[in-house]
Amino acid sequence: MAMGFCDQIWADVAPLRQAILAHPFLTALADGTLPRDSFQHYIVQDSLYLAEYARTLAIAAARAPSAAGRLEFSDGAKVAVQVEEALHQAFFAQFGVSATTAQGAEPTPSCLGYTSYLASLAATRSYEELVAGILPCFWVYWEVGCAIKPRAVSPNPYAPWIETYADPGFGAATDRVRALVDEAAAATTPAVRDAMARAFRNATRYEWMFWDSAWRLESWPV
Ligand SMILES: Cc1ncc(C[n+]2csc(CCO)c2C)c(N)n1
Repeated sequence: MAMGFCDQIWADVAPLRQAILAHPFLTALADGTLPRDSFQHYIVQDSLYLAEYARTLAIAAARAPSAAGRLEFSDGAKVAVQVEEALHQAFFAQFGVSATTAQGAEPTPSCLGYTSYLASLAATRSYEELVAGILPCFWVYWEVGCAIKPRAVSPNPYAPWIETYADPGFGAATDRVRALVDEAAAATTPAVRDAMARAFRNATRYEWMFWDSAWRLESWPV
């Protein structure tokens, strides 16, 4: 049988996935040597990311043609807010991020680029492109969680993060979103499928940039 659409776009971004798995932010996170300031930068930015990502998921839920899609994306929006509330609040306490720092933080160029890109798909592109842009957030984190877990030192200060994304329940959610993207691809034209592949690739690039920006402690140049 021919390769499914998601298998194809996943294979197309293999070099980006290799770059992600080899990124020093993630190798250091696994061996427990990630500098504290890089992780603080990451969790503060990720809180900002999650809030915007949840909004994008809610738009996908509103636009989904099937009940399965509406349920999956509205549930995803809820989980994104809950992850933000729970995992991040716990990390803020553990890593000494004050409420004032978290509340006053502004998104970096990479964070704002990623969330604005997803919002642009939601506002001006097809449902098909939107869900293709949403998928790397799930799938890349699932791959990273599974790859890091067996390599992680124990004890590791970042263990709850690794456990969250290597959790089989999270793998099952990734499978369901992937099935929705395959369904959308099967029902559309080759031109829209090309646009979906581009949205998927761009979002995967932003996933790499997000970790790289935390590693470099990115800020606005002016
Ligand atoms: C930059 C960035 N990309 C992906 C995730 C992972 N993630 C965030 S929300 C969500 C779906 C609903 O829980 C998933 C898988 C993250 N935390 N930060």
